[in-house]
Amino acid sequence: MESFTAGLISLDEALNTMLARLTPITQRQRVALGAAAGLITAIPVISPVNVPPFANAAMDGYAVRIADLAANDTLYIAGKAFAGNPWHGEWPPGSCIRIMTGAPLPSGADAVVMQEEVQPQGNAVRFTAPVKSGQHIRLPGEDIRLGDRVLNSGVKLGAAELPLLASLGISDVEVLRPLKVALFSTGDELCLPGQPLAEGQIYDTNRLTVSLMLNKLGCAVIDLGIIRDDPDALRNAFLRADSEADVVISTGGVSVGEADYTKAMLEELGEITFWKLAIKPGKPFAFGRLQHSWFCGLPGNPVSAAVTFYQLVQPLLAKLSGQQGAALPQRLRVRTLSPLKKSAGRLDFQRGILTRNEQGELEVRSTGAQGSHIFSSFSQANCFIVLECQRSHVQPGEWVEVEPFNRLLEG
Ligand SMILES: Nc1nc2c(c(=O)[nH]1)N[C@H]1C(S)=C(S)[C@@H](COP(=O)(O)OP(=O)(O)OC[C@H]3O[C@@H](n4cnc5c(N)ncnc54)[C@H](O)[C@@H]3O)O[C@H]1N2
Ligand code: MOO
Repeated sequence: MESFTAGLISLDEALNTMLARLTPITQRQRVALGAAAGLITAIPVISPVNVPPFANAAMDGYAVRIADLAANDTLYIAGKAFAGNPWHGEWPPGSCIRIMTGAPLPSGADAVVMQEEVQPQGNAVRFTAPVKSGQHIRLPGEDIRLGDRVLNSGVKLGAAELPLLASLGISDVEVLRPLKVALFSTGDELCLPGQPLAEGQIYDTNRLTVSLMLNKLGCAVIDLGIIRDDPDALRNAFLRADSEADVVISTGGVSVGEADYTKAMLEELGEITFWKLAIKPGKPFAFGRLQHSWFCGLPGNPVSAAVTFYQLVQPLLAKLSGQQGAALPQRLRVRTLSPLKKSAGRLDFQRGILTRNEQGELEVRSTGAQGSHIFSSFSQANCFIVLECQRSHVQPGEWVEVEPFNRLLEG
């Protein structure tokens, strides 16, 4: 009899094989900044302006000329400059200009003195602290210079990047078009939430898991619903998905049961690059090529579907979308508070809760039962506890590696 772990490929081998085959999409489009979150820059963005565009005050206080102060430590106030309302009047010797943060610096000013460092004397102020030339002045182009490359191509746009473009007066950006991802669940047992369950039925969890994560990744989702365990229905779903999408994702039917048609259909309509990984959960993950699209077959068990999407489909979509330098998963070594059951042969992604103890040390505990059908183990977790293939049971107090969940699994 074939061993349960014979012929399984490692997660790293699967990722390397998959990523080596993909070529990022190249079609571009121009979108308004407000619609660009999650999309990828198609070309570098060059600044059309200096930021700040003009010299201005970094503090509320007084703009001064050092020469005036050398002659007298008390200067009368000749005018006022506000942000958005500069001072353009005459600036006589022996005077200063009242100035607010962000106001353009009056011509000839050498420094700004913050108001906490002066003594008001009617319509004059006495300068009590030493003043250095250039102090509290924000220079034009100090942040960004006209012509600077502010973003490379291949950058995912988010709340850190888009406001930067807005600050340059840019209103739209050239991006790679979003990936189109078709999705369906398979199984006669699946029922839509809100409908009564017939005998032997369960609610479809996986389609929601996957479509939520796809939305977070900025993909355009083509949801084909639940497909029955029927080869013709499955063939039609595959053909339609392949004609519309860059990537087709199914869940269920990739194992060895008598109604597990997904893999057979992929063999008929395309080619399988690999199937069966040495990871737990997620062993029967399948990757391959259809006529026009890439295919990922996620296992049906809800935790297996979520874990394989996170660990395999997420990097696949990042590469295909044209994103460069996507953040690698962070792994930390911490002590476990819980015993962890583990059988050798597969890399385990157990679900854990990472916390900091009173001594400030990070520690992790298990969310409890770890079966691939126990989705509550996922919803309570904030990290994966990653246990290497060869490792066996782990005792409380032992060191383990954890991978905190990224924003894909946040609310
Ligand atoms: N003889 C063997 N049996 C199984 C093996 C094996 O190697 N030899 N592998 C097991 C592992 S590991 C997994 S994971 C599952 C994967 O099976 P499939 O991908 O074929 O998925 P199904 O059989 O369709 O379903 C498995 C399980 O998940 C439930 N399910 C399916 N889709 C959904 C959904 N959309 N939402 C919620 N739950 C879903 C389904 O009812 C089953 O309980 O195979 C093992 N068996
Ligand atoms: O590979 Mo399965 O996903 O362990 O339950």
